Amino acid sequence: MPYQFKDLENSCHNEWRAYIEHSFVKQLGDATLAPEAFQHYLKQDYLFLIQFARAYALAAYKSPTLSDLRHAKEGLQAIVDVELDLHISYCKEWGISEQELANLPEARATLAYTRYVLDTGNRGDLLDLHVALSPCMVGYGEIANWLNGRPDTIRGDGNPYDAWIAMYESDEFQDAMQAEIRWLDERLADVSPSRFEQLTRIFSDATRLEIDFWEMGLKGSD
Ligand SMILES: Cc1ncc(C[n+]2csc(CCO)c2C)c(N)n1
Repeated sequence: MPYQFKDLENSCHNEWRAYIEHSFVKQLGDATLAPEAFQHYLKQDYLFLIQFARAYALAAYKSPTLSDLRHAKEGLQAIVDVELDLHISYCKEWGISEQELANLPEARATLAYTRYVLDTGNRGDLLDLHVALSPCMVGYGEIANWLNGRPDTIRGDGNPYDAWIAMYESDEFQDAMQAEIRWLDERLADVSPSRFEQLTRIFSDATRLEIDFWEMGLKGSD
């Protein structure tokens, strides 16, 4: 049986559910999350996005084909030209200025996660790097869908975090997530059991680092 992305999720089911259904996510959905926790998360996420852009640049360097190179370039361009600007405007709405963002120190959870992804890509090939990025690429889409299926989730003006959920449930984001799953499914179909084992380690580590990122937001840790 060829491997698929679903098999990565199943290989670390408990960690994956702990990430998707984290208290930070639940509180964001039912509008009980402390604004300070969300603001801390938003600030660190700005730094996260910058490192994530570097990971796309590394994906370009690690691309064996022109099609992979274009894919990496589009990801880098989307973050640098669109998503970081959107994030800066969204932070402004939450009372965080661009000046403040520019001077932030990186929290340990941000350092650990982003440098883990970059190191995994440096040591390995393009598939290792994509697997390290996949909890980020796929997880946030799953989180939006999970929140929408939950009775406690409040949507609309009654939830100050509604725009966050709306961003990740959008067709644009859900299409990008499906494209990433298809990319991974195509490559995973050809890997051996021992290679798949290595990839599950990477997927599990990146998922655990996503959990730490939520924890950092909740606790305000630096
Ligand atoms: C800690 C953390 N993990 C995942 C995301 C989601 N995310 C960041 S970049 C990107 C894809 C490229 O556009 C996605 C889905 C986040 N914002 N912060």
